[in-house]
Amino acid sequence: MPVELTVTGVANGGWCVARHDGRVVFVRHALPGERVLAEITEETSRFLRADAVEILEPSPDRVTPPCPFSGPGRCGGCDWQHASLDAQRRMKADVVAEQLRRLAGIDWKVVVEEVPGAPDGLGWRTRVQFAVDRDGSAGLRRHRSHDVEHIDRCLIAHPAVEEIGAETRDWRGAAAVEVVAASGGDRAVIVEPLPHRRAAVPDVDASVLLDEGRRGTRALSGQASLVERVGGRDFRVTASGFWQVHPGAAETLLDAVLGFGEPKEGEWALDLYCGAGLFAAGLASAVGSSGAVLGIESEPQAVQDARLNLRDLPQAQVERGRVEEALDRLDIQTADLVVADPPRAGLGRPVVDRVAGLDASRIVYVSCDPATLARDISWFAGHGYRMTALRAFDQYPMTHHVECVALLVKE
Ligand SMILES: C[S@@+](CC[C@H](N)C(=O)[O-])C[C@H]1O[C@@H](n2cnc3c(N)ncnc32)[C@H](O)[C@@H]1O
Repeated sequence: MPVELTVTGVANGGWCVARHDGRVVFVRHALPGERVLAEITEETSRFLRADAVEILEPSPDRVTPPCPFSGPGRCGGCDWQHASLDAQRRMKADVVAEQLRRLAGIDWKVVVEEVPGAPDGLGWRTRVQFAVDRDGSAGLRRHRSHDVEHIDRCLIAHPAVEEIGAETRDWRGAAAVEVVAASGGDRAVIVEPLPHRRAAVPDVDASVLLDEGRRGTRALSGQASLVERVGGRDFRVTASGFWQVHPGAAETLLDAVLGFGEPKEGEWALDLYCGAGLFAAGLASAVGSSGAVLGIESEPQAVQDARLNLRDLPQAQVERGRVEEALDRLDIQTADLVVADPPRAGLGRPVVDRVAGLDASRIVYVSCDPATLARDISWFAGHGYRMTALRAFDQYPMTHHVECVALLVKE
């Protein structure tokens, strides 16, 4: 039985907020200011989750979703197809501001900036993971479900991903398929076979890799790595490894990191969670041969990539390890500048305490989760670091995700 809700605001994770019978309702497919009829999809003692199924009073920010596969019970890949791009950015700004206020006690006017390369918010995703059904057809997962939504194309996927036509191929024997398109023009298809099954190798205009679980990926045809181009520099990136998925993101983030960090000739800088060495390369060029940069990264393939990508910059070194242990193992006691770009879980208390102890004058924190960013900023504040600048980027249009770069300065 649908319930009537008045939607009051937006919450982290692609949800709007309403109240029903004294409980908070996290509601999808709605917008702040709307009155909607909603189906309850989950109930706990503290809150409800719901899908808006009928809009009684629409917001002026509502648009017809460009994608026909979005909506209640359908594809879970996007959260905000029904909102104008401007409204999506305002909602993301509200979420970042709310996390900073609630978790770090900071009042900040947040502006979410467009990332060049996808003016309509479509056609940007250069890495798409498709789930494969029992009958071998690929689609995308429904929201909070293992069910597969069959689609004929994904509108947020980059055209070079869509050219592979993953949605119409026969993937019998596979559990999942990932298609990656690099800015250098290379493409890869990574096939994850079902347990004890042989997945068919598709005839595609791309490298084909087999995902061998903990043993990593193995190239069945073509190259196992791709070339990404940023500001005239080529980066080799293992196809299954981390690289920003929006074509304008790597350059935008590199500019933001260098703009905030202002690395100077002769300085000693750390690039924590360095991936294939994107920020380390920019830092190394700036500190020059009289300075030094150390990248720390846990994924062996990414470490190999980063070492290769930085081979013309001998002032940059890369160490393999988890940041949690590597700083101690390498006896790192100081730094002039620290750049940290951790996964969604953020740095966590022990790493915050350890990094703060290096006494760097600037810490540039790159984050894809405003909640863990705000939490870590509050811990840094306990060590005398204050956030003095923040940029937020709409790096994942149509979804709730937002990328932030924060500058923390030692008081
Ligand atoms: C968000 S990515 C950032 C990569 C790089 N800065 C870039 O922009 O391309 C995070 C990276 O941290 C690595 N990583 C995850 N956990 C780690 C840990 N505990 N210690 C070191 N690296 C880790 C991942 O393998 C990944 O390459």
